[in-house]
Amino acid sequence: MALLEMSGVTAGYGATPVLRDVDLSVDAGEIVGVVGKNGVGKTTLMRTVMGLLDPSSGSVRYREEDLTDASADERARAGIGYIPQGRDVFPELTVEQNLRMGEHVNAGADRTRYDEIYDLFPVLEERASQSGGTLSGGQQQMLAIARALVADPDLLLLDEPSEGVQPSIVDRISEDMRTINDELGTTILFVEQNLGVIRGMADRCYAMERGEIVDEIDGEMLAEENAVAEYLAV
Ligand SMILES: Nc1ncnc2c1ncn2[C@@H]1O[C@H](COP(=O)(O)OP(=O)(O)OP(=O)(O)O)[C@@H](O)[C@H]1O
Repeated sequence: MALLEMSGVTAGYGATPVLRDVDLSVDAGEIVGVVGKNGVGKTTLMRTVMGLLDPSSGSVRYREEDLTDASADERARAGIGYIPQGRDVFPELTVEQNLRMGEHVNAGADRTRYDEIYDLFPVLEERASQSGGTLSGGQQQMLAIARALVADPDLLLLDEPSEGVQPSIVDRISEDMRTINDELGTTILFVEQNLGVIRGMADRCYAMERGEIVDEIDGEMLAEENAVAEYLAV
């Protein structure tokens, strides 16, 4: 059964559509990537799934329920978590205060939830009282992921997690997301341009060009570097 299903979605800013007739589905437990060059509409796709942008046609269904007209807040409460590109960590707030922001969706978040998160990302516990802005790019990405996990989402939307992260620790992101998927059972839909992260993380991918899904790349094809690289090359 599909957890998330987009059918015929067209959406954009003003009169010109950015996404055109997008069909996409993600099953519970999967890690699905969306790949494509700069400006093809990947962020627009994520914003549309989260309800930050209204489609002009088509539908977004989650757990077989039509959420096309639901607000972002309603979608968050239905179990969708969103980590935007650039992460939106509050630089002046401490790591712990940043994490607590995740509680507006999950007022019931208790100590166990934080223990689970600190087990996954021990560095966040070590730096709990440090301000978010003092963390490295990779640690800020962990913080943004952890903040989304406080709300206990079933589906995580992750926009270019490798951006602004040092190459030496980019691989950690794929490993962490795989662990979250395995241990917490979280389904993940992510967009990325880093070939290593895509191949290290995704079970399968959709490729986008000019706002359209132009290809589906299954697990076997992902093993072939060129199958993905052709959608990323300049
Ligand atoms: N707020 C906005 N208003 C108008 N046009 C926008 C807005 N945001 C994005 N666009 C346009 O929509 C198109 C798709 O942008 P989008 O950010 O979704 O692409 P992307 O694939 O995520 O790119 P990148 O990898 O650079 O983030 C681009 O042509 C962009 O200029």
